[in-house]
Amino acid sequence: MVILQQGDYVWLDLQTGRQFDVPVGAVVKLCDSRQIQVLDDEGQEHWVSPQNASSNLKPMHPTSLQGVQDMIRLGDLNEAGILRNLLIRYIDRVIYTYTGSILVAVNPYQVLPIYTAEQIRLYTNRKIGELPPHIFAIADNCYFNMQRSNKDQCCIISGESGAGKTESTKLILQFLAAISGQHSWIEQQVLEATPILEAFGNAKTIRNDNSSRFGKYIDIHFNKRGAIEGAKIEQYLLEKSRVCRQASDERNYHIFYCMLKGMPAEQKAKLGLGQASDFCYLTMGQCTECDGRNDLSDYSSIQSAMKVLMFSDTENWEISKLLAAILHMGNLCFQARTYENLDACVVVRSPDLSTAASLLEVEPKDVMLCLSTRTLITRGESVCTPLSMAQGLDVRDAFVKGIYGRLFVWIVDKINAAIYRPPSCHSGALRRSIGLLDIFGFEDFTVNSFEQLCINFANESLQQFFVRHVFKLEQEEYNLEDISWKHIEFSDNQEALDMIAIKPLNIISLIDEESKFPKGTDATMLYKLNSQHKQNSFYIPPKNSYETQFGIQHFAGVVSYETKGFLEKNRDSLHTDIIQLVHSSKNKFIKQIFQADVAMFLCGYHQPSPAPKGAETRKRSPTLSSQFKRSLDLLMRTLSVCQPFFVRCIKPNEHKRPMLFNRELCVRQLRYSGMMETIRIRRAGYPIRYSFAEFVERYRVLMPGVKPAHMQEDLWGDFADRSSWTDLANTETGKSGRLRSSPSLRRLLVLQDHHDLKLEMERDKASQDKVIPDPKKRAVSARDSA
Ligand SMILES: Nc1ncnc2c1ncn2[C@@H]1O[C@H](COP(=O)(O)OP(=O)(O)OP(=O)(O)O)[C@@H](O)[C@H]1O
Repeated sequence: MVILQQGDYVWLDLQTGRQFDVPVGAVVKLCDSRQIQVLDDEGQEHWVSPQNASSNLKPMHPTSLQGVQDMIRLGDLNEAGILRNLLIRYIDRVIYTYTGSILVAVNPYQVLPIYTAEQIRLYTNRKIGELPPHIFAIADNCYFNMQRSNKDQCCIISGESGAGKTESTKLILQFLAAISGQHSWIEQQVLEATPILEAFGNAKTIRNDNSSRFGKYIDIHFNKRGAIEGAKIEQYLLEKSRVCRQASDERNYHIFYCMLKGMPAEQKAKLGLGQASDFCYLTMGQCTECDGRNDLSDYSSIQSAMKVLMFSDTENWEISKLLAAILHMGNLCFQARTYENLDACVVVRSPDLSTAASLLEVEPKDVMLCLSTRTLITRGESVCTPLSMAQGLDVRDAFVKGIYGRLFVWIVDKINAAIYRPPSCHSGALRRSIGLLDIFGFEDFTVNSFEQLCINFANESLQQFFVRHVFKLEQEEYNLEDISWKHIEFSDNQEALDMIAIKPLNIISLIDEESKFPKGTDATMLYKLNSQHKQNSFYIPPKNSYETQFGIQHFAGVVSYETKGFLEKNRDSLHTDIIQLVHSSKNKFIKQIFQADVAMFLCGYHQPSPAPKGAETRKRSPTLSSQFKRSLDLLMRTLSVCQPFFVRCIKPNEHKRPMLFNRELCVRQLRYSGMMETIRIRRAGYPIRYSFAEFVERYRVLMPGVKPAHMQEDLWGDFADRSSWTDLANTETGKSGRLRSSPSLRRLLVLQDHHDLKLEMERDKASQDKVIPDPKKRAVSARDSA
């Protein structure tokens, strides 16, 4: 039975059974023989009957009362403990906390005065833990580790949309530029890459006003003196569909709105541009403005960043022409027709059609034909079939997405051409790098599609990398203390990863194979997935033959994927008619960004025996998943030779508001972050660690006559007789608690499986616990609580 008194802190577990509900911290307000009244951390009052007290209330470990800087030190090392720790720090506007080697960053949604030049100086060349947790401490350690150990470093920044990944990345960049800094031209170029990337790759979404719709890895190169020498940017999976469609209250990519606000009138006139509200592609979310952003001034920042990054005026103009062409394409007007009993369509002649065609430097009639018919090649003969209106619109959108996607890749290449310096023969061996990975976190929406599969596959790979790294650190710690660690078992996500992408006939390869098969459909693909994996415990087959979804048991939970549209998205191909249209264009820039497609088309075109019916560029161009897998493999290889740091960003609420902490939302993110895995690994070994002084403070109450640590001259000597300490502590902490001193007696005592926190806490109380104001009132004997 739990004996409680007014003022005691407890965990209140209402056992709601909700997926993301965990016990909440609470303080006892009233306690008598009939009922116990507690006030929880959310300010809610609850009444608990003494009969239910033992199942609803658990004593709180003293470390959870005021919080700790490193959560691995929490006595209550579980989700509730971690959540409360983050909460009480967040209320004090302390947004950074460690969990072992991870930095947890809770988005404050307000400007905090913690990123000044003074703070940069303060955090320079300090050990982690010397100062309060901070993103600068991570950046500083990356930099000085790189310098000291001459080893490449990387920082993996993850979290869901709006959690603060991009801001964290920018803060690390800011710190690195400041401490390595000579304010060189190349350093300025690296910093100026961000506004360009954000203009073309970020958009307002309901979750984040400046949401990155792509993943990126920025590798910053340093010379042997530690100055920034260059950088290279890798981008992953830009969300192309946004160019044609935006959900309610969302916008297209920033660049469109900036261009319409900021471009001089005479240039706009040449491109046939007016304002955002004139264009279908910019108004689908009924939102053309974004609070807190200034499209006009952003346009001039983008222009000057482009200059710094060596975009010529001609290139800049060509980019604007393509952006304008996209907008006019979005305004094309289609009409449905029937042609020999077949659904058909026509593109109506309009100013938008002629402007789009003139910007793309193609004939308007060719655009009309391309978007309303399709050429199939059968045994050397080409046959033209009509497209229905829906198909015509799809082809138009696919073309536009194709242009934007390739334009984005070209822009990243252009930036890299300015900031990347290949290592020279003599400096090559001495060059070191810090890589910053700002990548989409694990996703589980109401409807998940092919993109979520790719994103979650990337997260499985990163989780695997993370778990192995944490486990390695644990091993190193035990080796240092001469403690045998062989019995520690941990589970990683290898099996799930094998099924998704590693073993033969894995999910990705089956999807890919079906995408290349001309008669493949989403249904035949699902059938093959089922046949191959239905016995796998990580695969959840559809419940019946009508269902079009399958599920995967990911490390962060089960996600079910809607297969409709999978193959189309994976093929990511354009009709040959579109490629032919590009080929016929006089616009050198569009031909350049479609260079690879045109080359493949020409190669197919000149083949001696013509391709079979339905031949398309897709037969030869790599699928999205194969491209993604290749770049992910490359990324994982790069990361594996770096010393990693991890930043987990947490979004405390969905309203972009300061000082609002949604518990369930945070628990969900903690689970997805893989942080619990660190804790599981730590728990599988020796989770609780004390320095000798801390140990004496904590347990001296058990040994009459032992003075407080600070009053002992020879703590080390005192431990010479450590067997009596350990015996005593083992008895007192119960059978399940095994206390081990490290044989080397270096610095730690390690407790394994220390379950009996209750008893320990009561001992603490008996020994004038500092947290509780009136020790007399609170003394509880061990016998009473047994
Ligand atoms: N450290 C911080 N201090 C102040 N505000 C912040 C901080 N981190 C994030 N924010 C706020 O939160 C917003 C969202 O952050 P950010 O764009 O970095 O999220 P993200 O995780 O990169 O999201 P996405 O995946 O959608 O790109 C920022 O625009 C900013 O307003």
